[in-house]
Amino acid sequence: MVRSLLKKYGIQGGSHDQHFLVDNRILERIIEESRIGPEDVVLEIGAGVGNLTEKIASKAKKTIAIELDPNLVDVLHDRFGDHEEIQIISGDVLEVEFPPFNKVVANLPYSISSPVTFKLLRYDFDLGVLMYQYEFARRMVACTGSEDYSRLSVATQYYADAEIIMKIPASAFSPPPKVMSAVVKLVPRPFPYKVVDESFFFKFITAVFGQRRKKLKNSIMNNSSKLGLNKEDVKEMIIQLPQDIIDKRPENLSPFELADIANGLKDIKQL
Ligand SMILES: C[S@@+](CC[C@H](N)C(=O)[O-])C[C@H]1O[C@@H](n2cnc3c(N)ncnc32)[C@H](O)[C@@H]1O
Repeated sequence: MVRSLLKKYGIQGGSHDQHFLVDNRILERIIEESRIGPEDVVLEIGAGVGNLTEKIASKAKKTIAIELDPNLVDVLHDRFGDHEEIQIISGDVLEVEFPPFNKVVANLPYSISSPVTFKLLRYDFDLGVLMYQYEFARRMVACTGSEDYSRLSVATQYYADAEIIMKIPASAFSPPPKVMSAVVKLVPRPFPYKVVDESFFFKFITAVFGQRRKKLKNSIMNNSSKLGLNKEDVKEMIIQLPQDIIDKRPENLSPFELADIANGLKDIKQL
């Protein structure tokens, strides 16, 4: 099936993160987990030869398939050019404006996992079923205090509930990648805690997780200029923050506690 499509169009993959999902059972499970119904408008990123696209389109009201590689865009037009319910967008996912959609289902290009995920999370949608490199997926869903807990965990969980629903071996792809993969289910929801200044919060998370083994108060001091704080004032500011929190390492602080400190710093900054 998928292998014969690759053969028919002479597609070998390898460049542009091209690892095509050839295991039909996994394609079917992704579709099942996406619970696509006749009202759904589904965005697919990196449609490749359309192996997932055709399964999505058989259930959805509309499918929007984005693909960067012009050879693969030609394949998609050849296969689906006369399907009105499939919109093919030729271009870089990081550059194109997404038309409205309510679900996103994709085997993502792994090298742009982070920017593409955070671009997506700024759109309004109900459900994402997305394939990532396994290690990246583990960091997205990691809990406070775990080895994988990172800036990515806090940022992902700021926007959505995230869960690994499948672990996929390299043998499911052609050509096989060098890494294991995982499918993550993302359910966007309102922010679960108050953040006074989103852009300052993300700057703060990036700075303190850059020094995840240092006590928070020390990484705030070390990063004062990056955070736009006057170094001279930082010592004084630190005294006003909850000591039980700033004495811990960032890796042991929940997103809520980190937001609390970012809000505190922002308040002090504005005094
Ligand atoms: C992992 S493959 C998935 C292909 C296919 N959907 C599948 O499941 O077999 C990733 C796809 O993303 C495409 N791609 C890579 N970078 C891209 C980008 N910046 N924008 C859009 N598509 C991209 C690649 O050409 C490739 O078709």
